Amino acid sequence: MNGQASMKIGTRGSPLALWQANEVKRRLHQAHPELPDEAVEVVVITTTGDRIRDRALASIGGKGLFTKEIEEALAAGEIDMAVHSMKDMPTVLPDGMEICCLLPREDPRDAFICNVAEGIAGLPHGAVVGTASLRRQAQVLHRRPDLKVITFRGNVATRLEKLDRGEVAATFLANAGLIRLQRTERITALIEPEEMLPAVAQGAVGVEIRSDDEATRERLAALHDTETEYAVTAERAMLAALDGSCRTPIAGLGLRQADGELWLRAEIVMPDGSDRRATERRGPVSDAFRMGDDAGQQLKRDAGPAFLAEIL
Ligand SMILES: NCc1[nH]cc(CCC(=O)O)c1CC(=O)O
Repeated sequence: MNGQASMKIGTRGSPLALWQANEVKRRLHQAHPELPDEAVEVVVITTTGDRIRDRALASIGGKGLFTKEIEEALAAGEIDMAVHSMKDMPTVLPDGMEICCLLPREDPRDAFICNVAEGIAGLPHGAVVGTASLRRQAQVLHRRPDLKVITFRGNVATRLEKLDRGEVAATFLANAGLIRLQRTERITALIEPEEMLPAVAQGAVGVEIRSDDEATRERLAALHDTETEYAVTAERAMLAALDGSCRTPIAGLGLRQADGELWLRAEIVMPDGSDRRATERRGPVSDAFRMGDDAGQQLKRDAGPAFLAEIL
C-alpha cells in the first residue's frame, strides 16, 4: 500500500459475496491491528453473472461469468484484491493474476432443504427438486432417476421462498453459504460426501491479486491457510485436467486423513444421472497437484469421448 491510499477489496454484491469480502477485511485488521478501519475498503462490482437472472447459467456457457468484471478492475488497479468463492473460479486465471490466499475452509458439504422428507431417499416418487447446479442435478438423478429437476436460481433467500411456496419439494445449498448467512435453521439434513460429493473447492474463499503486487501479497500472507490449499490444489488440478468448471457435473473433495495423507475423491456424472465415473487417490500433501491431475486424467480416460461430450 502506498501512502494514504486505502486497500480496495473488490467483490460481487450478493449477500454471500459481501460477507466473504467483509470477512477478509476483518481478518486483515485482526492480522494488522495498526491498519485503521478506513484503510481497507470493500468495493462492489456487478458481473455478467449477476445480470443474468432468468436462464440456467449452464446454458449460457463461458467461464468466469462471475469473475470477468472483477478481474478487469483488478488489472486496471481500481481494486487491489478480489475475494471469490473458489467454487466459482475458473481453473485458469488471466495472465498476471493469482490466488495468493485461501481462508480456512468452511464445511464443504451440501445441505438438503425440504419441507416434506428427511433426506433424498424419503422424497415421494416423482417429486420436483430445484437446483441450478448441473452437478447436483446429475448426482440426485443418479440416485433417484424418478425425480424431476427444475432450474432454480436466485440468491439463498429467494430459493427458500420458492421452496416454502411449494414450487419444489426440495433444494440443495452449500452448507458454507448457509452458515455464513446464518440460515442453517433451514437445513433438513447435511449430505455426507458419500451420498453427494461436493463441488470442487466448495466452502473455500480465495483472494486474487496482481502477481506483481508484493505489498498486498505480504499483507495477505498472514490470512492464508495451508490445509485448505492442499485440498483445493488437488481438487482444482482434477477439474483442470477435465477442462471443467463450476457449471459441469464434476465433483471432488480432498480431506486430510489421521495419518497425514491427503485423500482425494472425484467423480463425473451424466447430467441425466444415467452414468457415473469415480476415482480416488491418497498421498502426501506435497503431491496434491499431481494426485488431482492424475485423478482427472483417469476420469477422462474412463469416461471416453461420448461421456465427456455430454458433460463439458
Ligand atoms: N455457485 C454459487 C455459490 N458459490 C459458492 C456458494 C456457497 C459458498 C461456498 O461454496 O463457499 C454458492 C451457493 C451454493 O452453491 O449454495
